[in-house]
Amino acid sequence: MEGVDHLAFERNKAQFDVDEMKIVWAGSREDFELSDRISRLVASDPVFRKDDRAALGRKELFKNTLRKAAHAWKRVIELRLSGEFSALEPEAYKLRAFVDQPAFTDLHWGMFVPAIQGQGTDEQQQKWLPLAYRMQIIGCYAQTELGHGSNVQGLETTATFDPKTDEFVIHSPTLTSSKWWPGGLGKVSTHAVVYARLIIDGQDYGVHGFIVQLRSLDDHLPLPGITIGDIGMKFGNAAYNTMDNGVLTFDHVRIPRNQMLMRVSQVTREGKYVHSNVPRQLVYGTMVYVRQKIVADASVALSRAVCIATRYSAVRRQFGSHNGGLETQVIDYKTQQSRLFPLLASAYAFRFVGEWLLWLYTDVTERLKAKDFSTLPEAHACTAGLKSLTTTATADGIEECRKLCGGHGYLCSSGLPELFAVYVPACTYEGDNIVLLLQVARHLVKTVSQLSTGNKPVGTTAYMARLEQLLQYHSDVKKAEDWLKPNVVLEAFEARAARMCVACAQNLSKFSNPEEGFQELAADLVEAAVAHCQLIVVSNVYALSLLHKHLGDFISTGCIDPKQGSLANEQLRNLYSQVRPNAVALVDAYNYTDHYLGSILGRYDGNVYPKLYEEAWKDPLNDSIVPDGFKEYIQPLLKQQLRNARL
Ligand SMILES: CCCCCCCCCCCCCCCC(=O)SCCNC(=O)CCNC(=O)[C@H](O)C(C)(C)COP(=O)(O)OP(=O)(O)OC[C@H]1O[C@@H](n2cnc3c(N)ncnc32)[C@H](O)[C@@H]1OP(=O)(O)O
Ligand SMILES: Cc1cc2nc3c(=O)[nH]c(=O)nc-3n(C[C@H](O)[C@H](O)[C@H](O)COP(=O)(O)OP(=O)(O)OC[C@H]3O[C@@H](n4cnc5c(N)ncnc54)[C@H](O)[C@@H]3O)c2cc1C
Repeated sequence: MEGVDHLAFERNKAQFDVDEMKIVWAGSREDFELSDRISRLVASDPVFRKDDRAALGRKELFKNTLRKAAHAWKRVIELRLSGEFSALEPEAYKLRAFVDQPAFTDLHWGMFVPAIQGQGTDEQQQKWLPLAYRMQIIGCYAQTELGHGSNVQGLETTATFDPKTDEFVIHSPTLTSSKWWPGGLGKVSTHAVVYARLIIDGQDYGVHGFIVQLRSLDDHLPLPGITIGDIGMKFGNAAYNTMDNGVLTFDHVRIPRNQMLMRVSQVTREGKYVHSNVPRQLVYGTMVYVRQKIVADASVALSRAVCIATRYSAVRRQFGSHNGGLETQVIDYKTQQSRLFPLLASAYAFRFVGEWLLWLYTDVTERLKAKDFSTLPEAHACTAGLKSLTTTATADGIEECRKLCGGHGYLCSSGLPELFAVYVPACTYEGDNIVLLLQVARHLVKTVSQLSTGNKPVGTTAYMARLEQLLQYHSDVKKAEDWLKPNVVLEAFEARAARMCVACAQNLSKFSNPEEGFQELAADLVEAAVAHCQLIVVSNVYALSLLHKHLGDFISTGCIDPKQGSLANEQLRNLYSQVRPNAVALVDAYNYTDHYLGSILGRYDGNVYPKLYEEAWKDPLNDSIVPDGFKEYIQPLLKQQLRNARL
């Protein structure tokens, strides 16, 4: 029934104030009001409609994306959402989020602009940023090649300095050096930050960033020497196919010398290479920025899936009817709770760790401005590790939510297949998740090895300073309630991470060649890195479900014994019972509109069945009662069977 809240009985069970929780989730009252206003604005604008997306072909889908991006930009300007012409302001960023359709603009604002901001000199910023802010040029981030993505130092594109003309010659010497994947490149970008090996006088100075114009600003045709196209359909139907991930090759394309991004190092008019007094790793700075953004976005994607699965689990009933009464809501099954509630807790935990990481990133940025580079390794390890941890858990979590919704979860109208397809590349882009965990492992091993030299570990590795104590530790949990004490949980996680790191460091020391040891022990190192990253995120339900999942680690490192493991599980069951009456209210606190959720199963009013039924009839296949192709392919078959039957 329209207008009836089928989930009201669930909402009445809540033991906390949902409106207050909405503010906690949003970050502040101001943020809540902004999100609320902008999500409604997007939901009520017909251009931002998205329920027809799954049925569109690639070309229509792409054109629809261009239309939405242009309309969003118009709205930003008309409503003066940002006060000035920049989509980096929170209002514009939220508008993009609620439009919920990946587009070239993500790479323009999310990577091209930050690359110039982070790696360009003041002069370069003054020249390029105003053009980019007004979108008079549209840029992308062209780093990955056909042959190399993870191994950035292995890129093959060259930028050779020509002292005669004071230019760089950008060239793709091999097929594998073709740029491959950059979003926005395929059909839209007029410019790119291209990563290429700097060659001066035959000497290779490694990978640097260059601003290269790709297309004419008049007719959008590629400039001479440039070949560009889209790399083709990707996983899922609509999903990430709204994006024109592209291929690009250069045939001796010339750019002025001042288009090399020169904040980190410079090439003079005479062709002299000069390295500034800043760490070379700043060339990787844009990736640190985007990884932090990706962590912040993980809680959004996971919370959407959890919201759908929680509401639907309260609506869906199977088995358990007595005397013709109602069947059991599937959310009341303990197995459903043990799969769903840890994800609900993870979404909240990721929301808070995202806030913390933003603080860390802001802090390191301020320090960099003041030429303090001391916290850069920690910022790199945290952004890389948490990007890996949260995107893996979110991608797995979305898929679990699909299964939690049974058969109907497999329908596009559940919103879950598309959410999964659009999200899952986050495990690969901006650094493959395993490659990133290996970066964390290097940081941890380095930290352990420096302990003997008296180096005091700081930031998220500070617990290593208590190594002796952590190596002696054995949990003193005696009853299930003991697991509710935050310190008890935290110490168990610290001891587990510390012991796994120390074990790796000890095993590494047995190798005469450390690099060989690192390769050999990579799988253990990745597990130690995961243990460390989980420690950063721990909080109650989330932590105990992790402890249960990784019980083997905790027992084998001697941090807890099997009895204490069972007590943790018992406590977890108690916590699930406490979450149960609050579950629907906890997902209401995300304050998502039905437009944004894009899911019939997750509708706010829980009116699932009539709407699912209605939606089915909208499928283009139901436009005609007898399908196209009947006469050619079905009728002859039927007639033939009839003939055979007569024989
Ligand atoms: C409206 C607006 C919308 C906006 C919306 C925003 C969202 C936006 C959506 C995006 C949507 C998807 C967009 C995908 C876009 C791509 O995917 S872009 C391509 C991303 N590519 C990658 O992430 C490649 C992954 N690979 C790497 O990062 C590096 O090559 C590796 C793996 C770190 C290896 O680096 P390496 O230099 O070969 O080797 P290594 O010896 O390990 O490192 C050297 C030193 O540098 C350090 N280091 C390495 N990396 C870093 C770093 N990043 N920082 C600092 N130090 C570092 C190491 O710790 C090491 O330090 P020391 O031990 O020597 O002290
Ligand atoms: C949707 C999408 C959008 C993208 N957008 C952009 C963009 O805008 N700009 C851009 O420049 N790039 C972009 N990329 C490229 C992306 O950054 C790379 O794909 C990513 O960094 C992974 O690199 P790769 O493809 O080379 O994977 P590979 O490194 O080839 O990974 C293959 C396998 O090898 C393993 N592996 C690799 N190295 C190691 C190692 N040292 N130790 C152990 N295992 C290892 C990996 O774990 C993985 O299992 C995008 C990619 C996708 C999917």
